Amino acid sequence: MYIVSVLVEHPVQSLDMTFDYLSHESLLKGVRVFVRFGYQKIIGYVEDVKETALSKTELEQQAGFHYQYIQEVIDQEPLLNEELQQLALQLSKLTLSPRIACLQAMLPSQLKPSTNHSVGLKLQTVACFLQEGKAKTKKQQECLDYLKTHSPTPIKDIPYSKNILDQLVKQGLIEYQKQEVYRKPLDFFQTTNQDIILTNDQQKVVDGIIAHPKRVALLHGVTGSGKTEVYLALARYFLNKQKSVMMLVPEISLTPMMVKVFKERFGEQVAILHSRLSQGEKYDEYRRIKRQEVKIVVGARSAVFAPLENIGLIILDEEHDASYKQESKPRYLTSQIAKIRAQTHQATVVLGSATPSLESYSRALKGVYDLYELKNRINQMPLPTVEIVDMVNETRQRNYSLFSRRMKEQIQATIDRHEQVILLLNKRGYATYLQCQDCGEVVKCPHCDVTLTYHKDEHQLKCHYCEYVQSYPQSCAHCGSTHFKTVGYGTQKIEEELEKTFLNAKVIRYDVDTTKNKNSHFQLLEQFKKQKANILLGTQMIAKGLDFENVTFVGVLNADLSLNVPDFRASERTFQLLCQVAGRSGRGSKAGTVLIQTYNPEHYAITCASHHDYQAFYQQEMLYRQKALYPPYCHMVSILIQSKHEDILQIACQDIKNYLLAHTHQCKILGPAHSVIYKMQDLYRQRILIKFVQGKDVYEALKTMNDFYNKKQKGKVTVICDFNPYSQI
Ligand SMILES: Nc1ncnc2c1ncn2[C@@H]1O[C@H](COP(=O)(O)OP(=O)(O)OP(=O)(O)O)[C@@H](O)[C@H]1O
Ligand SMILES: [Zn+2]
Ligand SMILES: [Zn+2]
Repeated sequence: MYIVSVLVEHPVQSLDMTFDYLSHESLLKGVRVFVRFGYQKIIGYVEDVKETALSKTELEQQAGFHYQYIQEVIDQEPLLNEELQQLALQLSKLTLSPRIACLQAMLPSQLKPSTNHSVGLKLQTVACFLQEGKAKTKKQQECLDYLKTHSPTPIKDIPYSKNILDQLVKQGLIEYQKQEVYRKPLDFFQTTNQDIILTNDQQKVVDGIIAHPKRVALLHGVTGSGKTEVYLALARYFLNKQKSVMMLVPEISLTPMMVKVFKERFGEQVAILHSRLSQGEKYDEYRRIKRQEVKIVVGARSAVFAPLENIGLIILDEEHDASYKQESKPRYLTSQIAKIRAQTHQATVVLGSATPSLESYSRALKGVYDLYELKNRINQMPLPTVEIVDMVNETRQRNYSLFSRRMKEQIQATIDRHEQVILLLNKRGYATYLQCQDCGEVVKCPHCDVTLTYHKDEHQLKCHYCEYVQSYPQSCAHCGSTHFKTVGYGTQKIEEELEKTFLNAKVIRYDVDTTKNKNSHFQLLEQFKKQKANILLGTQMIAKGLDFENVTFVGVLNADLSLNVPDFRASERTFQLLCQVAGRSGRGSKAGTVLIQTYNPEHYAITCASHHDYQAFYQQEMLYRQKALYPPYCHMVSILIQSKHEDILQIACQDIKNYLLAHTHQCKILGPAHSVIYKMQDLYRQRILIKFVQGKDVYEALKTMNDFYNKKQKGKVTVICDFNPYSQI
């Protein structure tokens, strides 16, 4: 008899514990099983198996309760190997999240323990040679000879008709079989297999990184300095050493470009993992990796958990990007996981960016990371010149348009030169909100403490924080008036304005709303590359990685959007966004320019970006972080406390604060205070912020508090500890 400890996903509480079941046969750790839990049959994960000589009755006498048997074993072999099972435990500890949540985060959705694997294998028919023999006709004989040397072959690839094959099957000379085929995403790229010859600067970086294996390298290379080629050369080097390579990129925005170059260079050896793949593709790509049939994985955040073995190199491109932080359980930082895996595999980590995060850059200056720099663009092309427009001045001059006079001039001139424009507005939708013209009431989300965004295409109001959608209101809920005005503007409105303002303007809008369909990313960018449009308008999705040689003008419509948010990283984000988007201009043989519209023309994030001066920005921002005590000068944990009931929430917040005060030393505890969005999805939300330099006792106190709340309160209050918080919303 075996006692099997099973991790289950509790439907209500977020328990982090196993339950014991019995089994007559031994099971492998990590396989999924069906078990009874209360009145339900649910999926669980085998975490431990112990053999026992006792019978069921004896065991029950000892334990004082009845044991259930495992009902069904789902997997023949564990989905996660030993390394990844260990990593799940480590992740659970680091982030104070239930182990089951960690396992779930590590698997593609079709394989998550809570769902049945509804995605099946895709099969195709192949013809297999059986035996020599005399076929009835000459053609049939030829076909048989062909199959003798090409067996098995998918019947669609055999240069003989189905009829001939059927005849051979009848004669018992060949047979049909079903064989698994992989659904391969983006298989349309041609492999070129040719690496570009690196410049001296690039070669030096590659040599340096290779000479210091097992280290973390920070590659600080200006926009257009050819970081991608450095990644490709490093990947080639590690592949030649029979090692595998992980290439991570920020979410969907950048994936298309990077996927394309990796597929072109390494073809069949590349698997792709990102959210836009179909269920079947994800399932197949995952299995190709697991079976060690590929050597390179290109993917977004969760690809850091890919079951690659023998990893030699892990690259995080655009390492400063906030999408590397997972904002739901388990709230991990991708670089942290990359470093853990690199240590296990004795692998090298490369963090690349034109605008490294302050945390990474300060580590590099301290020697924790190795610093490599690419200070110039390829072919010594100059970085674009950047001009700032003070929008206060425009209003003074009675220009109330969304475009400054200079912006209009520049866009028109670029179109007239038959060159292309990229325009950034970091806000999607048509209008920011809808307001009653008579009483001033603003239309808000009934579930969240935010205004609804008007989307003109669909003539709907949408909440950007929950799934809530409503049609355009007939009348004001407050006064009954039927007159509304739209306030603020998003990409949809700009698109309309552009087409009105500029003759011959053909606009491609690139944001979450226009890139929903599969491969629409590729298609829109391909159209722009082929110059089917002269303006690419988008949210921050267009700021990174894009490399179009005909783009000579970049306009930023409202640089203040990211500056005026209550977040200690607001300046850093703004600087990064502006440098990145400016970097899209003048990447070909023609010089580029950039225009930034702002109401804060003197702000250092904006002036430093306009001079492409990372050092100056770094110095000034570090002073602020030191004075106000923010990372990298301290660690931070944000505790989000949520409840449906405001009164229960208040009490819990005070309890938690008191507990932390009593159990921690030498740290600053701020709050509780309303979260930036106090109500979201019908939950009220408060935050407590802890800042500390040395934090063993902080971790212990949080762990105890976290366990207490998530077990005892039965869902009335939830507490989420966010180490390395990136969002204060
Ligand atoms: N050694 C080389 N010889 C010729 N062209 C090169 C070389 N290396 C890179 N390039 C070209 O230079 C351009 C810029 O390179 P890449 O896109 O890698 O820049 P990057 O550093 O990633 O910039 P960003 O941070 O802006 O994305 C690309 O068109 C690339 O093909
Ligand atoms: Zn009204
Ligand atoms: Zn909402």
